[in-house]
Amino acid sequence: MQRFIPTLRRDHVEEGLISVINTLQICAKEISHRLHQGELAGVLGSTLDENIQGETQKKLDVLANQLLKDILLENKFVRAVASEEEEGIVEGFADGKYLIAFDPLDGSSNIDINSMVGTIFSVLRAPQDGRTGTDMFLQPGRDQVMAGYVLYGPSTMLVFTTGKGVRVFTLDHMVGEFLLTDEDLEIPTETCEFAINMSNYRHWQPQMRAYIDDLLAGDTGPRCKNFNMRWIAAMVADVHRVLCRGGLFTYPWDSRKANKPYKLRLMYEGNPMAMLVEQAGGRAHSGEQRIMDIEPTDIHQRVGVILGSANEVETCLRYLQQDSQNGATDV
Ligand SMILES: O=P(O)(O)OC[C@H]1O[C@](O)(COP(=O)(O)O)[C@@H](O)[C@@H]1O
Ligand SMILES: [Mg+2]
Ligand SMILES: [Mg+2]
Repeated sequence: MQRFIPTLRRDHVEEGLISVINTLQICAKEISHRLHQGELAGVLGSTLDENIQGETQKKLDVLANQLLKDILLENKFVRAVASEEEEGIVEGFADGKYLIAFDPLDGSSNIDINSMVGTIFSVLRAPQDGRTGTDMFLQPGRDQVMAGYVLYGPSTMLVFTTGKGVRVFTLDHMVGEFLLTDEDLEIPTETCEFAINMSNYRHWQPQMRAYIDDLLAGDTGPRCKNFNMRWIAAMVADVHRVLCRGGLFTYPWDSRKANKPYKLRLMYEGNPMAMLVEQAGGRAHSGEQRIMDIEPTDIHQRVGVILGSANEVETCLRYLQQDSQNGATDV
């Protein structure tokens, strides 16, 4: 089985980017090791702090964030990093070529129940137009040069794209290396599976409720087929399932908090997952536009997410559009 550096060379990935991916896989092994030690390493539970998003930080959120920062910032190709857990960006080498945005630990609420979590990352080129600081990161997702995640599950998997398909590597703990286990993931265009946090049903827009109602009506409803539902409460694990066997994943607009209508973050979750999904032949939409075409205005901005099997995303968007004709949504 192939190691990841020969795979990247075969894909003609530039040397600087190979170096960044190599650094990311070192971080992944380190985080994976701590996670698998669990309570033995004293890494479970919460800290007394909140992150920039106003959410309670788990000890592992802090540890994973620190590890990624420390290790990435030693790589001379890294210009700066932005993290879900940090208020501002952290600068690296002034002549570094790449910017790395990451969600160090996705699915934090799963940590204490020994369930799946992951690390999500997105790599952009450092702009050469004089922009500095946070502004450097304000680039649309279509400009990502690499996106991926590490899934810490029964096995640890590294899944990424450099724009030439989606490659999957599995960590062989015996040799301590990630080995290529899937060359080219492809999402089936049709699906009978969806993922949404149903407990928010009453907070969604009526057109999203109508879409889900019709999925639930199964073969007795207008869709004329039965749908299954899955929700792991870690986007990284839900999207991994969608990449492996298709499905529709959504975290849509909801009215729970007037100043926070979306939950997922564009730079750390929306964009990298959108690039992976599109590279695997699926679609990724915010409900208003293609996620990767959004021009970001803030590194911590949030976004609606509807992604997965192309035909099902299309169907979901048609439901949202129905209301736009009445002036509510613009798809
Ligand atoms: O708790 P909920 O509302 O089901 O939300 C689960 C969602 O929250 C998230 O866990 C947020 O990620 P973090 O753990 O990085 O904050 C997503 O991964 C996931 O899709
Ligand atoms: Mg997350
Ligand atoms: Mg997180």
